[in-house]
Amino acid sequence: MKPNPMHPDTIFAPATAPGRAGVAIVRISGPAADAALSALTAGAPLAAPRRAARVKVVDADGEPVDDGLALRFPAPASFTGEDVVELHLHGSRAVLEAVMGLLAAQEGLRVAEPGEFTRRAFENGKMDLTQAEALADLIDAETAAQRRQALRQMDGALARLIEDWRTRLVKALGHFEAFIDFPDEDLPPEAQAAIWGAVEALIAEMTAHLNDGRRGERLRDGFHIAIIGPPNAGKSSLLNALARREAAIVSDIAGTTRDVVDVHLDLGGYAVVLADTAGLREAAEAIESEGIRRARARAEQADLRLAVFDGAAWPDLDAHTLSLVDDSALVVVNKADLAAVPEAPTVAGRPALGLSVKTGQGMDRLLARLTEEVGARLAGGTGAPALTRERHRRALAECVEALTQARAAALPELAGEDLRMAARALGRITGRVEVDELLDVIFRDFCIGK
Ligand SMILES: Nc1nc2c(ncn2[C@@H]2O[C@H](COP(=O)(O)OP(=O)(O)OP(=O)(O)O)[C@@H](O)[C@H]2O)c(=O)[nH]1
Ligand SMILES: [K+]
Ligand SMILES: [Mg+2]
Repeated sequence: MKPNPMHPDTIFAPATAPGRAGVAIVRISGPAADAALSALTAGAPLAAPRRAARVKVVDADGEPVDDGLALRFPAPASFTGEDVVELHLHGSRAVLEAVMGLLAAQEGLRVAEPGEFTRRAFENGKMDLTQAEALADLIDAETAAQRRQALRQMDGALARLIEDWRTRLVKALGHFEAFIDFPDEDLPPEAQAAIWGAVEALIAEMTAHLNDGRRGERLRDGFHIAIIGPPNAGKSSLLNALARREAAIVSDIAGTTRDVVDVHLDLGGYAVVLADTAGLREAAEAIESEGIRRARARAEQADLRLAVFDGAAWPDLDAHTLSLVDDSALVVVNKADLAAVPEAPTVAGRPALGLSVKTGQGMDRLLARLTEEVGARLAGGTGAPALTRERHRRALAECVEALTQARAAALPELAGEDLRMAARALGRITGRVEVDELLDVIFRDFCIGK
């Protein structure tokens, strides 16, 4: 391939996790990738592209190092867009160390920095920023819903949405600038209507995406559920039961839990962060009241509050916790084994669940309700690709702000500047910021008729 002036050096790194394994893969990318393979295999002829070939890796003295497979992906049809070679070796520390050492000793080769392969793929136009982020998300995915969202974004669903908005916006901007450049000719009213109609439509669509309840970020980072309730209601017991491990201390002493205890769960394919908190009451001392302050703060930030009442004294329920129960909370009454708590009690006029963490009675129903609740709040009603990072949301909000400002601008020049700002904000999401380039193309077409 012709050397990329931006990346004269060839990089290499293990593509598989460290440690003993049947196979370890080392990836080499850059202009010297094929030369590196030749050097490792005593000049054996290179195999055809994208065909696995058996190779004997040898050191500088011709001593065998390993027996493996090599795959070549000549530029530009590779992950990075450069010449890429993949070596499939035996996954031992000794083999990997030897091969890494042999590669490092070659002229023009160096160990890749974290994320450098993907960075080169982005710089060579193989993917946009949202796709690069999605690749990282897919590697980190722990639940089925995270995997699906990451795959979809990696496939370019979000990038296409943003690019569609950006193209429409730059088109409107092109028409608008034509109008500024030819001040003696009045922009015909239908052209004006078209520009502002396009801006209105963009504001409406983008605002709908911003108001999606942060579903993409929640799905990616985890949906936060806070368990709240009076002391000794069995909050920590419930957390442990849902987490299937003794994550929080349980005792019959009221006020056991002080710090917020988080556990990560896979709830029906959704990533959930479940928090146990201190029991709510008028605290006896400073440490407990700090715990209660944290409990309230966490309850406030949570996406869902799971209120746990002590059913031992049913139907008397704790007033502190009752005051925090609203329509968005899920309510359970625990210790149904100690009192005649109904399966479906009514608490503060709202339907609740009777439960015994001790006997397990009602736990299946609670799990089903929780999964249903989380699913309902995370599922995308429209099926449109979600914004999955705060970064996307900020840039899109900036774009809407600039569009709104453009609409209100007193002078066409000012409105034009606002529209440019809006387009740049969108471009930052995908990493395609060359507004002028795109504008040139559109503007050129536009002016042919003049
Ligand atoms: N009989 C009965 N006891 C339970 C049940 N769930 C929890 N307990 C007991 O109730 C006591 C308090 O449980 P915890 O889980 O520590 O309660 P908590 O709400 O976390 O209490 P604090 O952290 O002090 O606010 C413990 O002795 C538990 O074993 C239940 O369903 N039935
Ligand atoms: K307790
Ligand atoms: Mg507790």
